[in-house]
Amino acid sequence: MSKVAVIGSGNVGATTVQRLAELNIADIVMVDIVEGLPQGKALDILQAAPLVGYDVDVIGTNDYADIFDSDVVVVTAGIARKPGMERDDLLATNIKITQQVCANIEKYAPDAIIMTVTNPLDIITYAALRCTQFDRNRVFGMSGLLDSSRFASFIAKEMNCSVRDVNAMVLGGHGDSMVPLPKYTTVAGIPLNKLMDENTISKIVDRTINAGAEIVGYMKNGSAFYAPSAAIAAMVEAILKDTKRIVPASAFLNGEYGQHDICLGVPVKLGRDGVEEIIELELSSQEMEALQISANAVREGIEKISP
Ligand SMILES: NC(=O)c1ccc[n+]([C@@H]2O[C@H](COP(=O)([O-])OP(=O)(O)OC[C@H]3O[C@@H](n4cnc5c(N)ncnc54)[C@H](O)[C@@H]3O)[C@@H](O)[C@H]2O)c1
Ligand SMILES: O=C(O)C[C@H](O)C(=O)O
Repeated sequence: MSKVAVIGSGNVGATTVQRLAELNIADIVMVDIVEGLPQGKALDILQAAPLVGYDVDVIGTNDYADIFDSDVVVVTAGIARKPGMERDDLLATNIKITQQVCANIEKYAPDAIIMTVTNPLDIITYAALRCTQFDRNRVFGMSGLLDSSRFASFIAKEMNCSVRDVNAMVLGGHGDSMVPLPKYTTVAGIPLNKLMDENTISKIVDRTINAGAEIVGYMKNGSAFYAPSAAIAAMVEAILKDTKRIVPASAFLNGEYGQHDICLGVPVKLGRDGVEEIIELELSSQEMEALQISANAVREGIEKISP
């Protein structure tokens, strides 16, 4: 049986554990610094197994040693934003947490694949890569799959069609400068711009970019976790089952898309080795420019954490 560790047992972490248990693909270890929190939630999830029908082990712990032998470690530890905050406002606190978490992953699960979730996502992913010095295929962030799922759900609502027929693509940093790509977004194979006028597409693009903030605005004291955990579980499944799914994720770029020394959302092929390939889409000069603006925003954050 594969093993997945989920660091942070808050909203995203605990929901991710529930979704992973329901996929029935790995034993799961939940870790948090709050005493009793991961233990209680793990027991609760385990006690649903006879009702839901999964048959994996779920344990909660405050001891990082328990993540030994994990195939994948999902990092959700850190604070979430409140109304009025940007994701970048979380950096000062979450960078320290990420460094502690990564030191423990390096110590106890040195062969694991790391999927970061903590915000600001691209900067945290870069920090995790630098901190662990793992190869770039083994450290990447969940972001674009969530953003694409949001884009797809808004398109399906607008068209009053099944969301299953929508295939959406969002590149760039997981922030206000993310780059939804209508050109690479289709409904039953039909390009979006053949189905909607520019004004409607532009409204859906704006709503996608602001989707995280829209939820923070409603929730007042926390951010989204149902869709984020669904994206995380889908990516973990692609890795453990070696499905080679192609999804957007924040990956370290070494010349791809003209970018160097940065983690940024691009389409990647996910398999048992993590990011097995970075897919380079042909972009128009306008799309390239938007990606460059997004990269510049991420780079500003990276400079803040670089010694
Ligand atoms: N990448 C994305 O698309 C995406 C989506 C949703 C949330 N997020 C981010 O994920 C993070 C978590 O969000 P949440 O809603 O679960 O927050 P939360 O406050 O509900 O949970 C965070 C948990 O992390 C724990 N924690 C803090 N330091 C820790 C450490 N050193 N080791 C282990 N656990 C530690 C806390 O005790 C808490 O239980 C936030 O930074 C949020 O912005 C990212
Ligand atoms: O919006 C946030 O702060 C959380 C997450 O990045 C999201 O997009 O839901």
